[in-house]
Order: sequence, then structure tokens, then C-alpha cells
Amino acid sequence: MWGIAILCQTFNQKGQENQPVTAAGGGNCGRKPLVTSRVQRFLRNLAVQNRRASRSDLQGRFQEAGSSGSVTKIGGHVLFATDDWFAPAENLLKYEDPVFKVGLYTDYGKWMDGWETRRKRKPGHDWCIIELGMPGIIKGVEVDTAYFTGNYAPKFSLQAVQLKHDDDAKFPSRQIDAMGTECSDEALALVKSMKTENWQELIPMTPLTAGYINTSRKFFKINSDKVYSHIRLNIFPDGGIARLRIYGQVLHKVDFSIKEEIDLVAMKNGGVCHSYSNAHYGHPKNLICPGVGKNMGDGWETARRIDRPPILQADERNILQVPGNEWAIFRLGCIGKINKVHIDTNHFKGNYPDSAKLEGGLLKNGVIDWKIVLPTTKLSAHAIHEYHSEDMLHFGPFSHVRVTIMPDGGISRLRIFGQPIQEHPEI
Ligand SMILES: NC(=O)NC(NC(N)=O)C(=O)[O-]
Repeated sequence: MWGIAILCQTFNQKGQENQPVTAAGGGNCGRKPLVTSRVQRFLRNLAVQNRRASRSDLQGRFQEAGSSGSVTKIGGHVLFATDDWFAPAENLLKYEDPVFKVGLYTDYGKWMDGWETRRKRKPGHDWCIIELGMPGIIKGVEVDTAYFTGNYAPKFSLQAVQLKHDDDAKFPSRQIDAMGTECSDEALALVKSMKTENWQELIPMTPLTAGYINTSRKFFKINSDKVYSHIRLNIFPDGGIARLRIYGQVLHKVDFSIKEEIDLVAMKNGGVCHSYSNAHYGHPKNLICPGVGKNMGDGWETARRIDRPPILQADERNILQVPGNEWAIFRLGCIGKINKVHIDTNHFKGNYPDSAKLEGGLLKNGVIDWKIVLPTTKLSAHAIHEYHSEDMLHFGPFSHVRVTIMPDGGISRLRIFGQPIQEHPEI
């Protein structure tokens, strides 16, 4: 399971939750009228209430928040937020854990690593819409209020929707404004077209707690088999949340009529990390994320396989090395035959594995009979290792692959290129 990132909620002037409205409008001002007069009033109020920040100020604040270098994994992004005064909603999606910077203030207030809106002096509440990186079945949600102590959002709720293909036109990239999303006419039209009666409540209005260490993260199990493409996070009435993580299963239908090679294990093609031996510094699900790994944290990195009490001398380490290797198993997006493999040790320079082995297997009656695809092969630092059919002992068809790294270390990406053959017959 992996993060498929987030979406938005009911706008309600009376501060009540879960009131469906026919259109969702946003906190910009001086723009095209929105759908309801209620929304128009809301926008006008904002315009009067607030000064407008200059674009360069906002740019600086946004970058200061570290968003430019952050990893949002599989492409979830914020479409809209009612207010971004203290800290922009994009921070919710940052892959890195939240941090606190003592004494760092911006022109807007204390710098915070999360989404933080102003203290509301009007009825209503804040909300934002996030498009998931990929449509999928949501299984779990994590809300983290880390470091928001006197300013955390007291309550939140979460809604989700699967937008029809027609509605799913891309929003233009969001122009952050302290007062909220600065919408283009196209974006406004899209917000307007999001039929809020179709939004389903995944988590009802729920209290949050202050973001002290070890108590800031709250997990919610979601029992739904529906596919969603967008979520809507509501905070009541205002305040800050550091991170929002949406976990679930990416929905992907492989087109078997196209005879082209695909990356069978890629998350975007339905690949899933099934199990692993160790994920001390980085989870193996990172191996199947899109794009190039941003840093070591965006790869799979195990702990050193050494159990060395401090009294031991360096030359005694070998005796205590934990026997065995580290491994991770992936379920391919569909059953397929392998043509080419990439093992990328990008960023792993002093800690790349000595060698790696790749096996493939077909799940039958709950059992996998593993066959060697790539025998144990030496790796090198910070490089893409490409293997072709002449390097392989078996090609499949396989439903799963197992990569073993010896004895430990880190790799950044695993690509299993091949021909899709058929859907998995069993879950
Ligand atoms: N010290 C604060 O954090 N104050 C305010 N928030 C920020 N970020 O400045 C507030 O009122 O919530």
C-alpha cells in the first residue's frame, strides 16, 4: 500500500459540517463570480478582510517552506485552497517528515511546515482540494499535526469523489496566494463543475490534538472499495495540519491490446510492494515510484546487517554479522514476460549493495515457485544497471518479482520492462 495523495469539502457559512453544496468555490477575490451568492459573499468578505501579498513575497515564502525540493511521490497535487496565509497547502503532500525551525518568521507569521490558515473572524471553515496522484481505492488516511500546538486545526473531515473523465480536465498550475488559490477562469469553471452531491464522506468531523512529538499522527482505516480521484480536506474552523497521507491501491487497467513493452512493476501500472525484510531508512515501495529518485530518502535503504555491541573491537564485527540478505517482493501490475531490467543505485554511493539477485514467480494456488531471472550480480555506486534478455535465465510469465540485495544497503529504482500477458487471476 502506498500514498496516493489527497481532495476537498463542503463550504458552509454556518460552520456546520457535511452540508452538501452544489458547487465548491474558493477563497480568491476580484475574480469571476462563483456559482452561489453565498460563495460570492464569502469571496467579497475575504477581499475586504485581507491585504493581498505581492507575488515575489509569496514566492519566497513558498520556497522557504522547502516545497520546491519536496517529493510528493506519485504526483498528488493541490488544486485549490481557501486560505494559505501562514503556510501553503502544498506542504501537506511533502514526502519528508515535518520539521520545526525555531525563530524563523516570515512576513506572514511563524514559518510552519504544513498547511496553516488564518484565525477566522467570520463564519465558515477552511478546506482544500487535492487530486490524487492516481485514482485508487483508499484504504487508510494519516493526519499529522506535528509542531502545530497552539495553532492546530481543532477538527477535520475528509471527503472523496471520482470525477468523470470530462470533469477531470487539468487545473492550471496553482498560483499560491496568501489568501488562497488564485483561480484562473478555467479553474473556477472546474471547481463549479465538481458536483458536490457526488462527494462521499470518508471521515466525518473528527477532533485532532496538538502536534507534540509521538502524539501528532492519527491513522484512520477506510472501509470502502470505491475508486476515488480527488479528496477534499476540511478543517474546522481553521488552523494547521502538517501532513496528510492517503494510502491505498492504485487503480490501473492494463490495455492488453497494445503490444508495447511497459514497466510491469511500476506503481503507475498497478505494481505493489507486497513484503520486504527491512526498510529502516527507506521503504521498498519507493523503488516503483515514477521518475528518478530525488535523494537517498526516495529509495529503499536497509539498516546495516551488523549487531555490534559497543565493547567489541572492529575486527570482531564479522562474527556478529547477521546472516542472510535483504529482500523485497513486488506484485506486478499484471502477469507479464520480462525483457529488460533496470536496477538503479542513484544516490547510494557509500552504501550501495555489494550485489543483487532478481527472481520471478507465478502465483498459483497461493504458492509462488521462484525462478532466477538475474543471478547474483555485482552492483556499483550511483548508477543504472541495465540487463537484457541475454543476461536472464528465466523470463516468465510472472505475477511477482523478488529482488534480493546482498548483504544490505540501498537502491533507488527497480524497473521491470516487459510484455503484459493477462490480468492476475487471483487477488
Ligand atoms: N505563533 C504562531 O504560530 N501564531 C500563528 N501562526 C503562525 N504560523 O504564525 C497563529 O496565530 O496561529
